Amino acid sequence: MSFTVRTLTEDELLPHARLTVAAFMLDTPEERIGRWTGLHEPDRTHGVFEDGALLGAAGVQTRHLTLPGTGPRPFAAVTTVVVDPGHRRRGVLRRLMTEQLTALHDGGEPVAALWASEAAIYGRFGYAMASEVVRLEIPQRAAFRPRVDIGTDRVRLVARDEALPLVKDLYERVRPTRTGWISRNDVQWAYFLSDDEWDRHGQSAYRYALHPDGYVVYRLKADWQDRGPRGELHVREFVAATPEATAALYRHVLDADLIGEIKYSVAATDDPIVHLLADSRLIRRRRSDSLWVRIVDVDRALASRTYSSDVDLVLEVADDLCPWNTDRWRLTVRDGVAEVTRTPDEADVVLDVRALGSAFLGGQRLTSLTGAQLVAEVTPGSLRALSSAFLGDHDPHCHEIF
Ligand SMILES: CC(=O)SCCNC(=O)CCNC(=O)[C@H](O)C(C)(C)COP(=O)(O)OP(=O)(O)OC[C@H]1O[C@@H](n2cnc3c(N)ncnc32)[C@H](O)[C@@H]1OP(=O)(O)O
Repeated sequence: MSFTVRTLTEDELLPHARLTVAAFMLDTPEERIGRWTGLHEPDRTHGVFEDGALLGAAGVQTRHLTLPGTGPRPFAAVTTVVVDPGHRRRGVLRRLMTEQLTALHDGGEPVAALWASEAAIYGRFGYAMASEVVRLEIPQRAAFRPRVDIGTDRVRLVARDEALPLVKDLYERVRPTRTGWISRNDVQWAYFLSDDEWDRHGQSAYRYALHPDGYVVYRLKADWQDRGPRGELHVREFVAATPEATAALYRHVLDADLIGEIKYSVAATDDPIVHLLADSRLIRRRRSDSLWVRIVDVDRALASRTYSSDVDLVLEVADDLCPWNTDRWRLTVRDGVAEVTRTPDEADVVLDVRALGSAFLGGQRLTSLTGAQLVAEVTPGSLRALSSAFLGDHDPHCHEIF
């Protein structure tokens, strides 16, 4: 095969964007495609070419991901992975993934993460599901338990221009504390909250409900039925810095008039609403995968977060695609801080690199991954110790598809 792989030029971002929207079955107007090329970084986007034609590409956005204990840290936000339909299953994606991971190993971020369009694609490249979201559907006016404190601050609806700076400040206030949340620059904010008629799919413009310690952004959809109004309220983003703000903002959306149901498709798996309601079964809940994490460099990645307990163990890691990771590594955690070094010592735990990716954000128990044959214990007791050291204080949560 005569593939050439290189990073793109600025001029090649538009052809890449056209491939992407077509692959995602969208008839996006040309002016809109052009508008969002600013999200992408040509020198971090690898393309595969044949006879000068772009067959496929995969990008990286330079962003920060909040990690357990250490807060926001650089990660490679892998995005817009696409191959021309006429050239699929010829190994283009494999070339892209290989080149991208090699470039990251060569001075890039120690961890990559993505949202997978199909869950069967990325495991073979060493990615693993590290966090999930829950789709919540809650009937209007669902009541709280008695004595829930919603504080005295009012939630007020604010026009977009007034809301945006406040929203950004609040997001920045909460982001460092929530494992899995990611940074946004101005272009990324504009894209995340883009609100042209074309973006609305029959729903209203965004509404911005603000509280001094949080906000909720949502769209409305009217639905008049024989038995009365059954509109929908679709939450785009819910951010709260305090328990009172959480309760007040939930009351705001639950008590909205003319609504049948509140839908929030990217809630955290440990969202407190389940425990706030008097009758938790009023909520319909469906879990699905969100962030898939790939450990690029075992030593740099594992040292970039903190741990909930101290351990001193040897991990034998297998990594088919990134041979630099295949080795025995001593993980020594003191006061939560890790040191990771290659070692000739015998292994305590043997694991696939995917197991480390899955546990990296602190939401997945390594003990559970033995059943999936991704982890095996050699020294009795070592896996339990390792597994509990990896667990975080909260479930990881990533609610932005990038
Ligand atoms: C982070 C993101 O951007 S997610 C978005 C991913 N992109 C899309 O879903 C857009 C539509 N799909 C595509 O563009 C392509 O089908 C891609 C990118 C998913 C795959 O590209 P291809 O060049 O066909 O993949 P390639 O030929 O390199 O296949 C590599 C391996 O992945 C497997 N594979 C590829 N696509 C899929 C899939 N959709 N489901 C399951 N396995 C797949 C292949 O069978 C092959 O397996 P093997 O290594 O065991 O032989």
